[in-house]
Amino acid sequence: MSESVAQPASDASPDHQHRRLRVVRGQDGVDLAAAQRAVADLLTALGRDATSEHLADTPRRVAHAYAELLAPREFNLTTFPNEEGYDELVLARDIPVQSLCEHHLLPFQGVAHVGYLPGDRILGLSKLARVVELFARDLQVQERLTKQVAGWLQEHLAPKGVGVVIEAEHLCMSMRGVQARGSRTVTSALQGLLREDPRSRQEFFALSGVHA
Ligand SMILES: Nc1nc2c(ncn2[C@@H]2O[C@H](COP(=O)(O)OP(=O)(O)OP(=O)(O)O)[C@@H](O)[C@H]2O)c(=O)[nH]1
Ligand SMILES: [Zn+2]
Repeated sequence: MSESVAQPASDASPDHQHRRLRVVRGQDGVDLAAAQRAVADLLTALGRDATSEHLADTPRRVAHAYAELLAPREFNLTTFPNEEGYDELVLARDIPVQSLCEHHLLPFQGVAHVGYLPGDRILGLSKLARVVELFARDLQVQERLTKQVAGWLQEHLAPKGVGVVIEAEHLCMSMRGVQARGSRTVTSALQGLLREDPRSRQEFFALSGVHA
């Protein structure tokens, strides 16, 4: 992943002392032409006529679809000084999560609840969902995705604590294999006070709607 720092905000009045970090993750080595050839080979291997009118353009579509699913959108990580000394939890509930399981290349999807206890700075609210997408648009396992979101926020925001819960249904578990339709997997990652302080931890899970 590569990151670059954007221009500082031009409005330097105290109310607008925000800082921005441009967060960029490209398609990390996606070779579209090779992917297209591989999809054509897969169709042939599956006994399909990859040259038929219906399938002729499918390799191109699939290659582009995977490239898109593996490339999170760029965003500015905008933070503001915590001038009011806000010291309670900030929690964004029910952030949609869509990712691809690295074992079967099938989607898993659900919601994330992401919260933090502010330190010196607070975060633009939309950025919690942006960070989820940053790691979800990858080949993933849910546990790693959960930890990456928490670790990244801890590193870049330096809050007093951070917590992430993800609840997701894996199509590899519901459409095929065990076919446990409707089963959702819940994972969590906590850092700082949300991990160490029982009251904060309990409050985070309560606000997330998870009974711990
Ligand atoms: N821990 C974890 N496992 C996952 C995740 N996504 C998929 N899996 C599991 O990865 C495992 C891969 O196991 P294998 O036995 O190699 O694959 P399989 O033969 O297709 O297994 P079945 O799904 O049981 O048919 C399966 O149990 C999947 O349910 C995830 O995010 N986290
Ligand atoms: Zn899977």
